Order: sequence, then structure tokens, then C-alpha cells
Amino acid sequence: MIRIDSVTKRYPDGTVAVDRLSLEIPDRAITVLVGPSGCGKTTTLRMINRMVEPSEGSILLDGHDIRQQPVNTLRRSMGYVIQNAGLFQHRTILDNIATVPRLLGRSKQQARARAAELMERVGLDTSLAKRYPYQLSGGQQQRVGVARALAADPPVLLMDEPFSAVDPVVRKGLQDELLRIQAELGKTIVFVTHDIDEAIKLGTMVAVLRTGGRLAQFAPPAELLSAPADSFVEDFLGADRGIRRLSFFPSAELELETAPLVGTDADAEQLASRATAPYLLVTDSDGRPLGWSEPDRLTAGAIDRERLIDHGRPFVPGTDSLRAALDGAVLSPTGWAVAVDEAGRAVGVVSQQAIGEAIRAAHSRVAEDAAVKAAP
Ligand SMILES: Nc1ncnc2c1ncn2[C@@H]1O[C@H](COP(=O)(O)OP(=O)(O)OP(=O)(O)O)[C@@H](O)[C@H]1O
Repeated sequence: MIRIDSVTKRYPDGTVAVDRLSLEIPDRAITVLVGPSGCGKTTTLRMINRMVEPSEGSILLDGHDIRQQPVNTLRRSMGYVIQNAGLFQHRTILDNIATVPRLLGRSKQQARARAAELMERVGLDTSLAKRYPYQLSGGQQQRVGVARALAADPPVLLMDEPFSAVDPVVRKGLQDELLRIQAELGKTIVFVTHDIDEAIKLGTMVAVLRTGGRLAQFAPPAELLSAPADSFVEDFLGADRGIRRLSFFPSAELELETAPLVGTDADAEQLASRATAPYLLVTDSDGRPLGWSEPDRLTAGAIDRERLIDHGRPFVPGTDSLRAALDGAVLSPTGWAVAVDEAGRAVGVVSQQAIGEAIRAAHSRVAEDAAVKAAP
């Protein structure tokens, strides 16, 4: 654990960048520092690897004051990734990543083998190994930055706005990759961003800082969304808090109805037995959804695909959240969401009303859990 204990940073010109900040950063999780420009995020991150020294307070790594070990030893245990990757322009991609293993005494061959392994780990094709940084896209360069930071296999990764300079689509890919790497490698990651959506997506814990380097709230993302500590946090979180919070509720417990599913070859008897359903979902011979229809508009044995109503975007129960299920239902002209398995085969349908009930049940479970936690 990294423990930031009442740390203040006053720069020589008198600017108080961080003001009596205390945080317990858990191991093997992503902790995000988020807040408006100038609130002291970068200063805080740099105090963890001693690029900046606190004016007051202390930082403990696994119970030991970080000032007790040589700064080089400390930095070797902490990978550091910055915006625009900060790559060595005159070295190939492979050698950029191999730099740290080389510094640590690995042979050139060993270091390059490790670098190639890391390229795959961060989703870079090894055919890029011999290129130079300027021959890569911004997103690819960021991946190289992450690979380089991982090269010495440090337990801690410090990341300062690493994905801010790339477009939203590439950024989403990099975020997904980071979550995957974190799940595989279990690093302790401290991640700085000014983007609250990025914080909510990536953080196991999120520290919201306000200008002047003071902590406004430190909580898991779902808790930030449900119970912002004050109006500053609430404003910073922005609109649609309730909807965004649904991302943290699983869809696995939704009760799916299977009766409204019919194949294109449904016979008269099958259609008649489902005649009371408001809509039927027609599926192809593999069970994939084709579209909705009112039962009396279907002709037994000869269902016309062209006349079906678009079924919208389906969700995968267990993988997707209640937000995805609700989105599917809201976007569907029938008001029903379609559930599919990983292969895209329909496994059932669920109404807006049933999703609404599941949301209420999820809320009351959270409230009960909070009451149990708060009980003496
Ligand atoms: N070397 C320095 N000397 C004086 N003041 C500094 C120095 N570095 C940062 N500051 C000031 O300290 C405050 C916090 O800066 P910091 O870079 O930590 O904020 P930040 O939250 O990372 O901001 P941003 O999101 O804009 O990068 C700012 O007011 C900044 O101007």
C-alpha cells in the first residue's frame, strides 16, 4: 500500500499545490487522481516517485517512508508513463522498451526478448519493433510508453494523463487495454486524469481533488455517483449521474422471458400459443435476433424479415450492465431489450418495466449494504 500522510507541497514561489493530503492507495488496484487543471494531481504523483519532495508530511510504501531508500531503487519499483509517451526519438520501438532491462544489466538479447513479449502484452504488433517513434500513431506510441514502464516489472505504475492526447476511439482502446493488463498483472496503478469519465471507468478508487490540492472525496466510482460529498464533486461529476451509475449494476439477475422468441419457420400452432404477447422476437436459424413483430402480423411458415421492427442493440446478461440493458430497451420501439449470449444468439427479452424493478432492487441492496457497514 502507498500511504500519503498529511502531505503538503509548497513550491518556492509560495504556491500551495497540495494541501494536507492523506490517501491510502490500495495494492493491485487502479487509484485515479482526478480534478480540474492545477489542483495538484501531477505534483501528488511526482511526490510518490520523489521527482518532487513534499514540504510537509510523509509518503509510506508498504509501511516504509520512501525517503529511507535510495531514489534510484524507489524509481525502479515504479514505472512512469506520461502524456505523449516521452519516447527516445532516436531509438527503435524495441530498444525504447528494452532500455530499462538493459540498464538493469540484462543482455541485449534478453532485453529485446522481454521487449518483444511486452509489445504483445500491450497490443502492439511485433512488426513495428524496428520502427522509430515518429513512424507510429499517437495511440501506438502510448502503448510503447506503457510497455516501457512495465519492462522492469515494477509493482507500481504511475500514469500522468497518459491517454489525453489521443482521439476518443483510440483512447477507449487504450483504456480497455489498461484494464486488461491490470487484471492480468495486478499492478498498483496511480492514474492522473482531468476526465471524470475516464476516472469512473478505470478507477477502483477515485480521489477527487479541488483547486488548492485539497481532497474533496475518495471513494469507489459507484459511491461517487450515488453520494457525491458536496456540490463541487456533484458539479464535477456532471449530468446523468443516475444513468451512469447503472454501469455498476450487473444485468445477470434480470429475469428474461423466452416465450416471445420465435424462429422464421414458426408454425401456426407456435404463433397461436404466443398470440397474447405484445411483440414477438423473430430469430434466424442460428438463433440470432432479426427483429420484432406484433404476433398477428406474422404468417406461419413464411415470416417476412423485411417487415420486422429493428431490435436495436442487444445486451449480454452477466457481461453487460443494467445500463446497457436499459439502453437497449429505451432505444427499442417496442420498449423491450434483447438479451444475447456471447455468440450473439438470443437468450430472452426483458421489458423496460422489469429493468426498472431490477434497478430499484439494486438500489435497495446498495442501501442495505451501506446500512450494514455503518452499523456499530
Ligand atoms: N515547479 C513549480 N513551481 C511553482 N508552482 C508550480 C510548479 N509546478 C506546479 N505548480 C503549481 O502548482 C499547482 C498544481 O500543479 P499540478 O501540475 O500539480 O496540477 P495538475 O492538477 O496536475 O494540473 P493539470 O491538470 O493542469 O496538469 C498549480 O497551481 C501549478 O501552477
